[in-house]
Amino acid sequence: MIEFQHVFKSYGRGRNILADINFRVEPGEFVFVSGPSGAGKSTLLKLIGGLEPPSRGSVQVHGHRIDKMPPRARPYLRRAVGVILQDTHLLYDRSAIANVLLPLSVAGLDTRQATTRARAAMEKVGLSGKEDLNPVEMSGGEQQRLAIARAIVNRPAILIADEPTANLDKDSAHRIMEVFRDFNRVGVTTLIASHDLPLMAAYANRTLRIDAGKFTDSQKAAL
Ligand SMILES: Nc1ncnc2c1ncn2[C@@H]1O[C@H](COP(=O)(O)OP(=O)(O)OP(=O)(O)O)[C@@H](O)[C@H]1O
Repeated sequence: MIEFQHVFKSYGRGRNILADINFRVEPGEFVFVSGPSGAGKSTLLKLIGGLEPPSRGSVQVHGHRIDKMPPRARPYLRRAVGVILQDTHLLYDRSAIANVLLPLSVAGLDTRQATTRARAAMEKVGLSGKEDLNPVEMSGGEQQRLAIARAIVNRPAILIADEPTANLDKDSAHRIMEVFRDFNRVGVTTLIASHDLPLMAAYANRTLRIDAGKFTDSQKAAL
């Protein structure tokens, strides 16, 4: 469960990017975060992922109060929340599977167990057989799927993704969204920030919209 209560966020002494935001996302929801460029979509996702603290208010994620969490406790949250940022932050000095293995280095698994988990994560996103490629040898869509594999290898309860289909053609974008839909169908709470309204309308059943400080929460009408 994710719950924001009276959340404000500014960077340094700057203006409030988020002001008095209140919402609750139940386990298993598929939520689209929309709004114009600079409205605060990435900021909202970063608060959920524990990558930024709120300036004021309570942010609760998977039983943890982010606003009360000391930085050293944040790695625990990383296991509950899989994060896919706008820049995938893949490492190009190593193979695809080595990128997926990275989050497992703190999970206390032996090499064989970790490799089995990483291969399974790559299989789930349709990248079997590409384990030994360097990410530079992969297409944009494949790199996005690799970033998703890295985010799900710890089996998080929540997945957040920032513009995961930006710069992709329509078919690749749908393939990425189908990967998210498959995870969502097995119960993973999914939040995706995107500018692509028609694409999101096809997958998400709820929209959180931020626009010039105004926040709206709308449920897709039941069919
Ligand atoms: N680390 C930071 N320090 C200072 N200001 C920041 C920081 N991160 C974001 N901002 C500012 O906060 C505002 C919201 O940014 P954010 O990235 O959350 O918007 P967004 O809706 O995701 O935009 P886009 O669709 O362009 O990615 C912007 O004005 C941005 O300049």
